[in-house]
Amino acid sequence: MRVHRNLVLAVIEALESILLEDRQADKVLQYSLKKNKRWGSRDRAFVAETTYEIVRWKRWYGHLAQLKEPLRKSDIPGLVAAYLIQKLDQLPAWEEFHPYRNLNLRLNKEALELPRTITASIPDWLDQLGEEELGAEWDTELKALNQQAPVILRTNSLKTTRDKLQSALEAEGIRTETLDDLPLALQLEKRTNVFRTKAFKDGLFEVQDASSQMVAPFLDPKPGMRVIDACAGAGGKALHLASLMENKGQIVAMDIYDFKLKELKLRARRNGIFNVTTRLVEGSKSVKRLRNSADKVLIDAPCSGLGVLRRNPDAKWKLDSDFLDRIRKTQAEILDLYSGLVKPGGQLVYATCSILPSENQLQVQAFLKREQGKSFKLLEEKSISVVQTGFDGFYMALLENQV
Ligand SMILES: C[S@@+](CC[C@H](N)C(=O)[O-])C[C@H]1O[C@@H](n2cnc3c(N)ncnc32)[C@H](O)[C@@H]1O
Repeated sequence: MRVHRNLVLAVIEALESILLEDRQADKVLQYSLKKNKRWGSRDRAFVAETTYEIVRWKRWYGHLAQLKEPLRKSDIPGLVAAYLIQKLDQLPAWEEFHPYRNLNLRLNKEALELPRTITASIPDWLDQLGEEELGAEWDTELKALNQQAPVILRTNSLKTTRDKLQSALEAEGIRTETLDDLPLALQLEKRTNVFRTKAFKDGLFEVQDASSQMVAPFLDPKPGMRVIDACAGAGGKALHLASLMENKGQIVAMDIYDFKLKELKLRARRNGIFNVTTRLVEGSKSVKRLRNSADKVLIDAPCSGLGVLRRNPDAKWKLDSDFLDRIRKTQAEILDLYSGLVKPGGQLVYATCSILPSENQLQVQAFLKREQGKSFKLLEEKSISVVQTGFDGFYMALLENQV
């Protein structure tokens, strides 16, 4: 495969934004691909996949290119040089790569005795934390979290069936496979931009990982119920709740960011959903007004995102232990506040896309001991391991208000 200079320069530019200016990888790539409309689908795939792979393996490539942290702008081509040698076995004779020509970038990490922080490309503090919280499991989870995640779709059952969607996509040249135990899911055989398809524009599906597709059924909402999605964001789970409720009853989607709720409304319209109303949270008063009003409450809590590192590998370089402390405190506050919205006899699901017990089961256990949690009983818990399932790491707990 011949490497094109303009594409490699685009990768370098994207990496500068992600690694040095702290921008989010998906947003940076979206911008870069939009700016370069003339690139074909192979070029787009090259830029996106190369950028993600280098972000994922930053520490390993940095080690090969003998770079020192914190990285500077002049170091970024070193990461790219190491990637090109390791993955494509070539290093074009361009000036950006001159400083790296005489380094041995061909080393094989399996054959070297290096610390896991380098071979698994992870910051020291995070590796230590993972080991403390997960013990021996951390090693294998970490390896699995360094793989590329499959693209999984959720059929919008308000508009079509999975079989019909599969045929509609096939007619557009996209082949998919069904997944056991997930009645609405289809996995792409080959990574491709599904947002351009007619099926997507017609609202026949959403892109949603398999683990994430397990959350709304875990809450088990029924048509006609009043359901509150407390941390709705742009609505991944709210849309699924609506389809399980057959568009009947009411879903109140709440979030502290208006731009996310606006996106949710657009997605709801495309999905043909009429039973979702959005409510911007501007303080605890507006939440407390809804006390004891919901049959079911979903708390899809903000978290470290460690379970979804396959999709967002930049998160490992952006997280720090202060952020984790703050997010655990926010999770506890959110549990205390939004649990008050569950009617007597009603149910609550607390979910995260983290694999750390301190954000998951320990958070739920602490809640059950606090005043706000006293009337709740834990009915069921699910921890989804990336190693065991091949899906994103997730946690969900089902609680009932037995007041
Ligand atoms: C994990 S994300 C939700 C993802 C979303 N449920 C989905 O399926 O696409 C967590 C969300 O919680 C929101 N959030 C953070 N603090 C909040 C609070 N105090 N009340 C409500 N939402 C909050 C964040 O803005 C973020 O959108």
